[in-house]
This record gives sequence, structure tokens and C-alpha cells, in this order.
Amino acid sequence: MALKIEHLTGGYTGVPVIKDINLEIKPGQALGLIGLNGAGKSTTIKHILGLLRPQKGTISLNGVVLRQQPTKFKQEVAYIPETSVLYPELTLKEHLELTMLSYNLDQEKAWKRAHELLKMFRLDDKLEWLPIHFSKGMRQKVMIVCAFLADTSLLVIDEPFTGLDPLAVANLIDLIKKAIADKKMVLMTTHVLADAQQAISNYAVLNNGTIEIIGSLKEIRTHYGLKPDDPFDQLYLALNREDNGHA
Ligand SMILES: Nc1ncnc2c1ncn2[C@@H]1O[C@H](COP(=O)(O)OP(=O)(O)OP(=O)(O)O)[C@@H](O)[C@H]1O
Repeated sequence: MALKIEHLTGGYTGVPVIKDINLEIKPGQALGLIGLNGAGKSTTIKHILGLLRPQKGTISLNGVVLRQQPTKFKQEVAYIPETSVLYPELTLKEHLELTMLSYNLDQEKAWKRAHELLKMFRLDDKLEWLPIHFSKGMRQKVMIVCAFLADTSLLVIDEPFTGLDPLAVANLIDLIKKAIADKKMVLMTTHVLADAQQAISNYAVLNNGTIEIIGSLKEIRTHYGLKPDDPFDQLYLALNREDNGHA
């Protein structure tokens, strides 16, 4: 049981971006994917979601190979994108119903869970609202509610903290911790390490499309020659120096 990414090389037509990526996340584990803008984090995620076709390598989840059984694979993956993607003509209630249908959820249990999540994100009185009525942060919260409602083995979260109020950030961190305790797998990209480290202790550093190191933030600090009390931003400066060939 695990998410396994083996020798993944890929990118866009004529634009190779990621090279020979190897990652494994087991049930109850979370991995933060970090790196400078353009390092290839979202591209890696797009491959895991089956939106891009790898040039080389395989991606499997609990033994189900994405390339061979894409529908079965995707049934166990929930995704919170960096920018919310909602259907303009569907209400919040209809978005929840669509999630329940797509993931074959038991309606009674799912509605109970949905109400808990809606209350947590202060959306419980907005079931009939259309996306046009929501603020940017509220739209992001709808994506979070739908993803946690889906109750999949793997949660893929792309840069979730920007645009959320501190209350929502704290709730999201709690949900991620709970998912890890419930033996789910979590892959999250972020630049906001101060928030991420409250839920995630293991990180992979992506630089120029390759993984340079996987480890705790302490191990990563040591790898890049940072002192224990250097702020996290120093990590990005170190990556930038490497990128420019000065490391
Ligand atoms: N649709 C696309 N077509 C061609 N190249 C792309 C496309 N999207 C991204 N790229 C390129 O792929 C590389 C990696 O981009 P990616 O979006 O994966 O980076 P990222 O690490 O997620 O960055 P950020 O922190 O800014 O979100 C960049 O060089 C980018 O220009």
C-alpha cells in the first residue's frame, strides 16, 4: 500500500520539465514538495492526477498503475488545486452532491461529514449559493470541503495556504493531521513552510525538475548549509544560489 512514483520523467509537449523523479508515500505519511517557482512541483502533480502523460516511469497507488487503470486510480485521489475550479452553474450543495456521486459515497454518511466540514469552514448557511457569490478564499474552502469529503487514500494539495484566513489555515492543518492519523497519504506543495511544518515533517526538494533531497526540514537545512536558527526563507536563497551554479 503506497503511492509510488518511479523514474518519472515528463513535462509538456516538447518541454521536458521533470527528470527521473522517485517518491514513495505510505499510508499515514505526508510529504511536502518544495522548491522555487518553476521547479516542477505542479508538473509533478499534473502527472499524478493523470493530466500529463509521462515520457518515462510509472505512478501507482496501492498497486493500481495509473497508466493501466486510470479510472480506478483516480477514484482514490482527491485534489485541492492552487486556484479553485468550480462549475459556475452549480450551487455549493450541487458541488457536494457531484463529489458524492463521483466518488460513489454513501449519501447519509457523506452528508453528515459534509455538514461537519461546512460548519468548520463557516459555509453551512451557504448551500444554495453559486460560485459567483463566493470570495476567493470561500471558493478555496469549497475545494477543501469537497476534497476531504471524498475520503480517498491519497490527498494531493497544491499550495493551499495562500488566500485562506488564519482560522481556515488552522482548520486545514487539523484536517491534514487527522487524515495522516487515519492512515491516508498526503502530498502537498507549498512555499509556506511555517504553516506546513505543523502537519508535515518530511519534505522533498525539487530543483530544476529533479529531487535533490528528501528528509526533515532539519536535514534539509543541514544539506544546504543553513544554521538551525536561520529563517526558512534562507532555504530558497540557497536553492537560488544552486540554480545559478554558485553553490
Ligand atoms: N502548460 C505548460 N506548457 C509548457 N511549459 C509549462 C507549462 N506549465 C508550466 N511549464 C513550465 O514547466 C516548468 C515547471 O513549472 P511548474 O508549474 O511545474 O513549477 P512549480 O514548481 O509548480 O512553480 P510555482 O512555485 O510557481 O507554482 C516551468 O519552467 C514552466 O515554465
